[in-house]
Amino acid sequence: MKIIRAKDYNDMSRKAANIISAQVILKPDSVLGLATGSSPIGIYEQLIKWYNKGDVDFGGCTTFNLDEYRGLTPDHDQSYHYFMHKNFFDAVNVPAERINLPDGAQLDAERECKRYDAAIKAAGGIDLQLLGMGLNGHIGFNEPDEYFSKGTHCVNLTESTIEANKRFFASADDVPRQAYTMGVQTIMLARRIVLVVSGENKAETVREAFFGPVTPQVPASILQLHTDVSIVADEAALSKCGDLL
Ligand SMILES: O=P(O)(O)OC[C@H]1O[C@](O)(CO)[C@@H](O)[C@@H]1O
Repeated sequence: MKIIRAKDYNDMSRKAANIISAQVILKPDSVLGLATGSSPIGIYEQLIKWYNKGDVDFGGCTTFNLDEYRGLTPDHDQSYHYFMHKNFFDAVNVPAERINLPDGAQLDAERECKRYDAAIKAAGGIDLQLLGMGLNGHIGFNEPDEYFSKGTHCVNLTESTIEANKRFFASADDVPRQAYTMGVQTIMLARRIVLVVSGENKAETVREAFFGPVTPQVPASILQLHTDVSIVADEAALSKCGDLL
């Protein structure tokens, strides 16, 4: 596990964007695993700038997003489809037919999860998976649990995640209660992983996840066992790890 220290959110975003663009430059047909939430927005902004300058080209890439709310159609302004188009896809040249997200409008969970796993497999697996981390250590929507999940599955969101995400909805009641998410095994099968984390509110979780025991109660802790993972964290997120670094 490599910990890359960043000064602040912008520095974190630039450092992580560097890793992603190097991946795409060296392997133009990369399969990228992408994430939503506030953590990766700065990365997408940076990648768009480099794309506009002609420094990086996504025309050969295939993408798979981690998760999507069950019950939201792609055009819903809080769906992760909408988020990804607004913050990244509309500004770069990933071919539309190679953009993949779980389909929140497909309410048959078993069918949708099987379809998504098969699509990832058919693409040859994920070369580089970008991750954020929730306040409770969740990755994708894999919430603290008794065991680590495997493939794509449907989850009930925890109260803390609903609370954290309500800022994007009119009220907490409007936050969907379920989501489709890649499983922890799907994430661990990615050949490289880059996790970005920013802010003091996640400092305690950073300490637990990356310096504590590997436990499904802190889903991100399993990344300690991956052979090629970079944690790009800003000073505030690392503020409770001073004695460990
Ligand atoms: O980056 P944020 O907004 O803190 O969210 C952290 C994590 O939570 C999620 O948004 C899901 O709640 C993930 O997609 C993300 O990685």
